[in-house]
Amino acid sequence: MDATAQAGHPASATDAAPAVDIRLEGISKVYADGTVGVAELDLAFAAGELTVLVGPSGCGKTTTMKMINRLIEPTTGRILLGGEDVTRADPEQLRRRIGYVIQSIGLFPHQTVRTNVGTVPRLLGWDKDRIRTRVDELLATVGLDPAAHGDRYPAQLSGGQRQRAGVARALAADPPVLLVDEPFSAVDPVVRERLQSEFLRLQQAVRKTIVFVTHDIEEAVRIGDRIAVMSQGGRVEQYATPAELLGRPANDFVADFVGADRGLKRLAVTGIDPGDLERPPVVHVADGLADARSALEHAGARWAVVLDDQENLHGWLSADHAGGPGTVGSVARRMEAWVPADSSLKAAFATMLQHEAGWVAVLDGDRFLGVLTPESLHAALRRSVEGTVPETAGATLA
Ligand SMILES: Nc1ncnc2c1ncn2[C@@H]1O[C@H](COP(=O)(O)OP(=O)(O)OP(=O)(O)O)[C@@H](O)[C@H]1O
Repeated sequence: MDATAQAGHPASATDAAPAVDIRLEGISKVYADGTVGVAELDLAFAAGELTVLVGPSGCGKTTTMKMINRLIEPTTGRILLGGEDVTRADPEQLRRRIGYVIQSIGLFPHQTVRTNVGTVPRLLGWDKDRIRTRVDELLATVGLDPAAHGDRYPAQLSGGQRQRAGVARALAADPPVLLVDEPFSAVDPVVRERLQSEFLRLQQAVRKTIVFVTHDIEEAVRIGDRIAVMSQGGRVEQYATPAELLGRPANDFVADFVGADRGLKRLAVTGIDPGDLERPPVVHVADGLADARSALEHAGARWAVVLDDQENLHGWLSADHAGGPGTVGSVARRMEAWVPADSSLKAAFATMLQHEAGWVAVLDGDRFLGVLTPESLHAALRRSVEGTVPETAGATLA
């Protein structure tokens, strides 16, 4: 949902609800048979952040999440929404302020996509035109064509399209809070990754307070601002950003859960810091080759970066070609291996491998900032554990 769509529709102006924080205080759930689903849990979810609850099967993730909208009534404790105690609020009213996305139940099968998405606005008594406008706006936002998909039934959509319709339905009344339960578990890995990216983009636009349950640590580090790793009984073993979790697991349980390949996973959540870049010799397109050669010899380097007269990246020059008359521009090679400065280390590494390059240039727009080599990449990763490297999208949505 983009801001212009909201602003351009006065009837929606009042429902652009600001995100609120959620606090669970001493919350427990003891089921009728005596099973302790969650015991004495204190957990806060920051306003506008995407928090992931992750942990092995049966650890209490779903119980925790469903206590927030009181689909499961807590046995003890308090739930605060934006500071307001909603532990005993009317559950129906409460749920209109809390969007809910689930994989299994999802959409009403005998209603069209439009009717499904308009469910909560109808309950809230919006007039028909306002609902129609809002629903079509939301369908477009989640990547469904209202004309093509709006009048279909859920069974006539693909799994990914159904999921998008589910997200649109949850967002329809612009609730400040969104609960999301394993939404992408039924789709194949490729679609799953695409839906995760779309979901992240959507969150960047809407900035809801999202509680997201998954058992998949890859998904958690990819999309979470913060992650709570839980063990049996809803015990929080660590509550941290993806980079902290992967870089400094609090104990053996977390280390096991995040996996032995956590160093690799960390590549995806660690951004490039300008301080990590190496600065090889730089020559310019118009320079004479003799000058370029002496610059290379002076630096003791085998290659140089070639910039144009605007200081933008042009390519690179090998010492083997820096001989004879002519200019650098006549023998410089194009530089295919480059990434934007806001990329993750993983993207930089993938680009290096894709082009079988020994280094990758880092650009801010067209401006050349420096290069990453396997050595500097490794150093950057090590430094990220010390918490000095900014994190990328998944970790810094807030
Ligand atoms: N209605 C119920 N009656 C009794 N025990 C229950 C009930 N619902 C859940 N439990 C138990 O509470 C514990 C936590 O369950 P919960 O569904 O919250 O776990 P989860 O972490 O979401 O698991 P999964 O990843 O498998 O969905 C489990 O031991 C489960 O068996």
